[in-house]
Amino acid sequence: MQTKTIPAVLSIAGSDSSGGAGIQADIKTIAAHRLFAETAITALTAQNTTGVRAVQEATPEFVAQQIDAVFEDIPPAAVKIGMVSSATIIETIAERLKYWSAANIVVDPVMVATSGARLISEDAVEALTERLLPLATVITPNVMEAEALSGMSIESSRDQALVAQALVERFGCAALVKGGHNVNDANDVLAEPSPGAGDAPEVTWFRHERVVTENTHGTGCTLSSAIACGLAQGRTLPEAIDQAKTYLTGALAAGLGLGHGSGPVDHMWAY
Ligand SMILES: Nc1ncnc2c1ncn2[C@@H]1O[C@H](COP(=O)(O)OP(=O)(O)OP(=O)(O)O)[C@@H](O)[C@H]1O
Ligand SMILES: Cc1ncc(COP(=O)(O)O)c(N)n1
Repeated sequence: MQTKTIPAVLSIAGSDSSGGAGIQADIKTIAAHRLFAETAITALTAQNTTGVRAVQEATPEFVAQQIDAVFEDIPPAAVKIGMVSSATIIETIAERLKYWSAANIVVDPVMVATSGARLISEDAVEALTERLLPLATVITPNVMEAEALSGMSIESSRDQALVAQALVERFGCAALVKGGHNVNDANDVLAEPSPGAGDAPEVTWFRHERVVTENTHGTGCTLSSAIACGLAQGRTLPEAIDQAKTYLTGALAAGLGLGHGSGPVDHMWAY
């Protein structure tokens, strides 16, 4: 039989037992893009659409073994990083990704779940900013995460763009500040390092239809893994974001109604 290859995308993230966010959202998103999903699980969570009940972290050594096993055999064309709850796991991930010269790294700096549970320890935030964000191609904070990473507040679209530019200047990677959570629903802003030294980071807005729904569990995970898919397919960052937003809007608009809290989106809406 003749064989074929397809690009692989690695998700380094936490497992969501209810299937709407984390590793499960990433696998579904990557599969819906017809790419090959690989995983390195940082933590198990017992959660559903109403909240997170328990978290069991993987050891840093076990996270490293998963990453090494993947890169040695089927090297991914892009990597998405989601929930990483401790400083030592973050340091391990940064070290292994540098070792493997990983490219196309999308970091979703997950801090608090939609349901309100904190998913990262206080000391891990420093490891995130010092070790992981500088390796990223793009980071995808929501409003609250962007405020925490920049020390600035976001009250308007102008602030959203200024914070995105400040994050680029601080971490050297591109920054997509998402406008969910009421400040600027569904309108996200990308700031990218400018090719001209000393010029301000370039700003691009992605304005998409706002879907009226309570069911937004896992939207950040889904968006970041869809961006990783676009990069793995050889798209530019703005093209990858545009495609990812279209995919996510379709998944929200499909109107899945599961669970008793903020329900998941329909990852397979196009099939
Ligand atoms: N009601 C909506 N309709 C359309 N797009 C939305 C809606 N709410 C959020 N989005 C989009 O979903 C994406 C994720 O945004 P959000 O701010 O919810 O991320 P997040 O809080 O990190 O998500 P998560 O909590 O799942 O990690 C963004 O592209 C945002 O614009
Ligand atoms: C394992 C894991 N990773 C990420 C999230 C954030 O997603 P959301 O904010 O939509 O709950 C989550 N709830 N669980």
